[in-house]
Amino acid sequence: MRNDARWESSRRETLQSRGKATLKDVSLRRIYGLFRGYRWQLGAIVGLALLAAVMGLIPPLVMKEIIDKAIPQGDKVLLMQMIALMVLLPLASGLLGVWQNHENTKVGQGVMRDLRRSLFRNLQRQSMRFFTDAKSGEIIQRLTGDVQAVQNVVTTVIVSAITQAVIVLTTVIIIFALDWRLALLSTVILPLFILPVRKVANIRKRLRGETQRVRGDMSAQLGEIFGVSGALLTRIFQQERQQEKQFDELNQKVMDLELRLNLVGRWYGMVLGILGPLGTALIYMYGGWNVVQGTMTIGSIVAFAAYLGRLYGPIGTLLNLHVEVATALGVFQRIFEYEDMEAEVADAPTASELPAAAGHIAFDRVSYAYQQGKYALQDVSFTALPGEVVAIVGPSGAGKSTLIGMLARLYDPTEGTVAVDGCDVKEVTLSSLRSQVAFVTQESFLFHASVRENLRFARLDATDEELEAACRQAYIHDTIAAMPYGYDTMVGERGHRLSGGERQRLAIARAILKNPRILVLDEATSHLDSESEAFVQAALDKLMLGRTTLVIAHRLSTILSADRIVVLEAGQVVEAGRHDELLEREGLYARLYRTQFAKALEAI
Ligand SMILES: Nc1ncnc2c1ncn2[C@@H]1O[C@H](COP(=O)(O)OP(=O)(O)OP(=O)(O)O)[C@@H](O)[C@H]1O
Repeated sequence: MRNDARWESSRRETLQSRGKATLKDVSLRRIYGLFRGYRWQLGAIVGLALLAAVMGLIPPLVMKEIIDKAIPQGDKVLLMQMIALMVLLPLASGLLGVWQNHENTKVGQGVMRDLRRSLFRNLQRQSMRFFTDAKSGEIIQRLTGDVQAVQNVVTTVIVSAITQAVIVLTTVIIIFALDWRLALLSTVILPLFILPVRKVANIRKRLRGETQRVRGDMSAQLGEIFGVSGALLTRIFQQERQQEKQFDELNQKVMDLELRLNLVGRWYGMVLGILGPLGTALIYMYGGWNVVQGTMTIGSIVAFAAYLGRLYGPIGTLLNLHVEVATALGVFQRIFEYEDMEAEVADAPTASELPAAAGHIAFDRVSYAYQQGKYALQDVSFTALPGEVVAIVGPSGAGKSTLIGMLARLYDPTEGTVAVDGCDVKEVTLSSLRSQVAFVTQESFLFHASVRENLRFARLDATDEELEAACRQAYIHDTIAAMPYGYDTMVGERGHRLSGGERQRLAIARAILKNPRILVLDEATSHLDSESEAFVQAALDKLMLGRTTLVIAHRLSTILSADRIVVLEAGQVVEAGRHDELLEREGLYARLYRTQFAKALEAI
């Protein structure tokens, strides 16, 4: 119970902190809107449904002919004709059914593909803020699990609605034409069908929404636990048991909810199942009475009873569809929530292309708050001239990562401006800005793909020669060449088959391939062995040549050679200048220098 509450509250927090996950519209209209692009297929389905419905009307009439005419009149030819119809009609309607089913599936799967695509696109537009707040497992669950959960509705609802409505309509017409008294009698029980629908729909909607939420929590938990970092943490702190317990609780909850959902559906199905025969009994009672009186033929009653199946069955299905849609509304709500999410960072409508930059960077009174009122950066101003190296130093949590992220608009300032060559970065297109900025961060992520593909991520059209040249410059070519399959060697999800230093040099090779005017570095705090460190440093020195560089400095050599050092504390610039000047001031920099960089100093 405690764990449930924990997951639930963290989920709520996630949504709240994201803030932008506002839901605009979860109406049936919007759901039907998903089918807008499939008008032709839907038209074909309606045509086929009409044809099938008309054909479905014939068998009871055939029976009526056999019972009331062919047999009493001894008309063998008519009998054989009717028998032939009895055999051929199902064949024809079977073929139509296959065709219609194919069209249905095409529409249904198409709608699901569109939904996944639109969610994927919107997720790609989101700023980093969204991803730092969300759990990756939950994102995957919405994109795959939730879309899958509405599959039934999407693939069958529209088609069933059309087919069943056509069947009901044609049947109503024919039964009134056959005998209006019997027809009226058969509609007496219809209100009994409708009564439970609303209640069942509401219960199922609530249960379905809850199930998907628990499934989302489960995916989020699995994503964390079985991610490399989570798995490592679990083992080191021996929390396997505890995690198993948490998982069991969620797992059990999914089972219980699914059982309840199923049971409600079954009860409802049973009620519908009882009502059908009730109607038929009424017809036989009243009809039978009339046959005894000689005012009705037996064939009429048999045909009528057969039509009732075509009336009650489809009405039950139509009502059930309503329940299905209502059930799925909870899931649609979760899907649309992601579809409607506004991107925090996006191209302005008037955004222009940033021309090839010289690399002049200016932060002007920049502030940023992750949460309202809690500033991670406040009033930060500094400049970097083209080709300069500006080192950012400061204690942990001072806002260094937030600051460098602003340059590529990973975050937009809450106040103030960041400008490249005098252009406010908010006024240029994201693509033209980001193509001129490269990041080399502490954690160099590698996809589970070959070394070559990982390198090409920086520039898809890079030739093999260019890849190799970049790797030579980054001092990583020899290591790659010595791997079992050279550049085609697969690296793990996080490149765990490569050492920290090797991963960093691959990241540097990527930056070289991108060849940006502006470079953003977050130097690794973890100590590489001195040989690896020397390689990384040499590779970085080459990379920085001739580019404007903003670097979160952890190395002595970087701060000593920096053109300017910006010292951050609690989100504010407390000092700025060159190493010697700052040291003389005996302020925060001098203190940091002695504590953070002292070891490196001793080593010199
Ligand atoms: N996604 C986030 N949501 C809320 N607060 C955040 C988020 N990311 C960072 N912060 C807060 O913003 C402040 C600055 O964080 P930032 O990561 O920029 O500091 P830093 O100087 O890079 O720290 P470190 O050197 O430890 O990496 C910190 O107080 C941190 O707790």
